Amino acid sequence: MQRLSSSQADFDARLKALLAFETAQDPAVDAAVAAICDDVKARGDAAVVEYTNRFDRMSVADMAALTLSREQLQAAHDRLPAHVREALEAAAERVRRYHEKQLAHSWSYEDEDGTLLGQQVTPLDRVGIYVPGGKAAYPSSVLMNALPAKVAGVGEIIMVVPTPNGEQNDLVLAAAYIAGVDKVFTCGGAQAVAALAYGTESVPQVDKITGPGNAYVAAAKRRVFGVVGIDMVAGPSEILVICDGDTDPDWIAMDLFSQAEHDEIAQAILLCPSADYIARVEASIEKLLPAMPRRAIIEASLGNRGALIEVSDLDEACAISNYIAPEHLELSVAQPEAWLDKLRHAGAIFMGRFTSESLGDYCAGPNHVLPTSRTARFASPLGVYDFQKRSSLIRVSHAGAQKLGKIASVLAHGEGLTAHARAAELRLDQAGD
Ligand SMILES: NC(=O)c1ccc[n+]([C@@H]2O[C@H](COP(=O)([O-])OP(=O)(O)OC[C@H]3O[C@@H](n4cnc5c(N)ncnc54)[C@H](O)[C@@H]3O)[C@@H](O)[C@H]2O)c1
Ligand SMILES: N[C@H](CO)Cc1c[nH]c[nH+]1
Ligand SMILES: [Zn+2]
Repeated sequence: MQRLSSSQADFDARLKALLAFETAQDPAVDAAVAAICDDVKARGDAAVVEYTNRFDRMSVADMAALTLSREQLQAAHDRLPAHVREALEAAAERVRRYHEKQLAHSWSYEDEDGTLLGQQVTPLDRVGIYVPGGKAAYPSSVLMNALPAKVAGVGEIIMVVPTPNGEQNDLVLAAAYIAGVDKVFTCGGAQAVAALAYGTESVPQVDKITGPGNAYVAAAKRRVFGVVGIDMVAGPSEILVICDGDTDPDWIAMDLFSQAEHDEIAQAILLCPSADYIARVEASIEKLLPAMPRRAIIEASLGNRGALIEVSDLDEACAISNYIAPEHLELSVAQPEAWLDKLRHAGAIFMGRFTSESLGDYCAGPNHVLPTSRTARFASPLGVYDFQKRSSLIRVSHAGAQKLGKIASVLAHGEGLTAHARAAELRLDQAGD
């Protein structure tokens, strides 16, 4: 794992190189995804079945073999050991309660002349949620996508999830049951995204696709955007820890592992003003790594894209963190609140030594689908607002038409758009004079 110091002359260049992430824009991935999407658009179910058999090492004959009903989801739910079912239900309850706070409502007001202005808020009719499943199964991602959609009042939720080698995961299916998913297709990658975007004989066309995934999923979402809405183009998981040097180094090492274990290209970074503490975290990493079941992935991720960075003080740590704009920011310091107003860009901020990022992944309540790859500079967590849309409301009164008509007439003539001007002028009281 790289050790860097903000005092190095070439630190800015090194940091930039560390953050560079090209996979989602890899021309080879884009070309492969374009071919898959076009094929699914042209051949529908048959293409989805072929790509699923190829990429997920399966041998199904038709789309029926990739379709799960609510009854099959319920059966998976009922098969779970009670303590597992209870944990899933407890997480779902907390996530639902948090997201209920985000529900936006229609609003309007009236001008003094009786003109009404406002916004009507409506849920989307049908959404597709992508649940990743190539390298790990993610029941928590089912909850994080489906529950905000449910809270928003979305009419129908269609889920896609790959099942490599045909192995279905009961926790994933049970989570879909608990969250109220209507239909599940066990396919993934670009072919699943294309099926949702264009519709096939079996997969209904959706209005928006949400959810994270690998480079193929990200490229496919970018490609179908416009035909359908998307939430964001997600990259690999990231964690940035700012530590004052007083947290148990084993805790910090494990927090870095927790995101590194997602993917060889995940990113885990520590910022700390104490070189001595960084050395202790390094020792913890060496001590703890051999026992980790996903050691190879963690090792690759920390080696490829991880870093332990010595900074001059916590103020500088905040400034560097703002530049990195991480998906997850752990503020493992004595007084986390004191630093909040210095932190402007992060998908989620985990405050204090007891707040491990992993609690947010599963059950704290906030969404774990977050902006990655520096997009927290302009993007927000997945939320109920992603499943609602707004229509402007305008009802102009007779008196309002007199006032607005004159203004619009002047501006329309200024643009040389006479029909616009006349439409406003015809409604003026003196129009016929
Ligand atoms: N942001 C979040 O909330 C969140 C949550 C969970 C996981 N993640 C991230 O999502 C990603 C999940 O990736 P994953 O790979 O495990 O699962 P995935 O479901 O995103 O991708 C698996 C699919 O990729 C396709 N694929 C694989 N190789 C291909 C190839 N050579 N050509 C064409 N298609 C191919 C296959 O169709 C396969 O079904 C990880 O980076 C993980 O960190 C993010
Ligand atoms: N950390 C992931 C988002 O980057 C979400 C997740 C799901 N399960 C475990 N973690
Ligand atoms: Zn995670």
